[in-house]
Amino acid sequence: MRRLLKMRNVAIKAINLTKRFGKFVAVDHINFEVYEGEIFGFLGPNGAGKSTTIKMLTTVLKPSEGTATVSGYDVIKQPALVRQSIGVVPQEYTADEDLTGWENMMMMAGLYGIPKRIAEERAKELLEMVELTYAAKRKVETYSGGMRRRLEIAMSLISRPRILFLDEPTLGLDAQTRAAIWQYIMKLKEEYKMTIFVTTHYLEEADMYGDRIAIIDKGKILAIGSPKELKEKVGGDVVSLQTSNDELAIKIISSSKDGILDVRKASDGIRIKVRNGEEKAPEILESLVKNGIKVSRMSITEPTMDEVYMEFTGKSLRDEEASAQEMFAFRRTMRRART
Ligand SMILES: Nc1ncnc2c1ncn2[C@@H]1O[C@H](COP(=O)(O)OP(=O)(O)OP(=O)(O)O)[C@@H](O)[C@H]1O
Repeated sequence: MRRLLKMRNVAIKAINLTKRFGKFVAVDHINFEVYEGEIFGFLGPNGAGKSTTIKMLTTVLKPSEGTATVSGYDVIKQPALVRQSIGVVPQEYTADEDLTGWENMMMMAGLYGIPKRIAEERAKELLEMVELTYAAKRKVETYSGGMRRRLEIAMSLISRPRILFLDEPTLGLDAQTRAAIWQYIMKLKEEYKMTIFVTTHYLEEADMYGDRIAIIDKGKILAIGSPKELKEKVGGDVVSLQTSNDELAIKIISSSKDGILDVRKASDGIRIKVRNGEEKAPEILESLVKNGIKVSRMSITEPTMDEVYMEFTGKSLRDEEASAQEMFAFRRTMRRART
């Protein structure tokens, strides 16, 4: 019997998609496909080119080179058709603060020319979905950051799009609200079979919720795959050490090639990739102690998303770093919202 190969329909396809601002290349000839019904996570630090990519895919910015198709429509040649088939939640707040949640929903429906009766039905259902029915009659200026995001997700769905773009939907929100936002996103995928393109710089969010992830840095895609595939590519365990003399320790460890895949100086010590951590760690410790080096901390970990990120970008997207950037981006978002 012939086995049927499950063909996956492509919802978004980027073909050498490029954006230059003057001489600066913000997005550099990227290629990828997003399949129908999946959550595709676009993971990278601030300034990597994530927003610029979303803006090109949603026809806000025109590519300098290359193109993309969304729902089968070309973003350059058929921008109106692209716009009709998508919902967008940009990084900047879009809801009108002086209007109530309900009025914002109606305003959005008006932009799409949706008849009043249908708009009201949908608005009611969507506000219920994001658990904002109780606040529908309140002005948005009284909403918390999480409530605003939920409202904007509901607003982006009023036209019943098949594809939803979310640019850092959890930026600046506390952990609990971030988890709640992801529950809605998962619901859209599971109950409405929507395709979701979402950018984030939170490794753990990409890991937990992304069906597939693209790692982007300095405008280039460095890796694409499911979190599991990316972790398998990295392979091996990681032994992390803090010692009294990192430079000498690196020399000693590097000279013993057996079972050691890589040795690097990390921001907080030494990072050694080995085939089998539990076997190799005691040997490493012994060779260092023999050479008079004190080891103050040692840990063995299986590859995490952070390791994956480190492997492909050569640097760590650490929490402190991310939160400093996040505050910066959040303040910028607030500033944009006020203007
Ligand atoms: N209109 C513009 N003019 C000039 N440079 C720009 C413009 N928009 C973005 N850039 C630059 O392009 C690069 C990518 O920016 P982009 O906003 O796409 O990054 P990002 O990954 O989305 O990060 P963030 O989350 O901070 O927005 C940055 O270096 C940014 O300064």
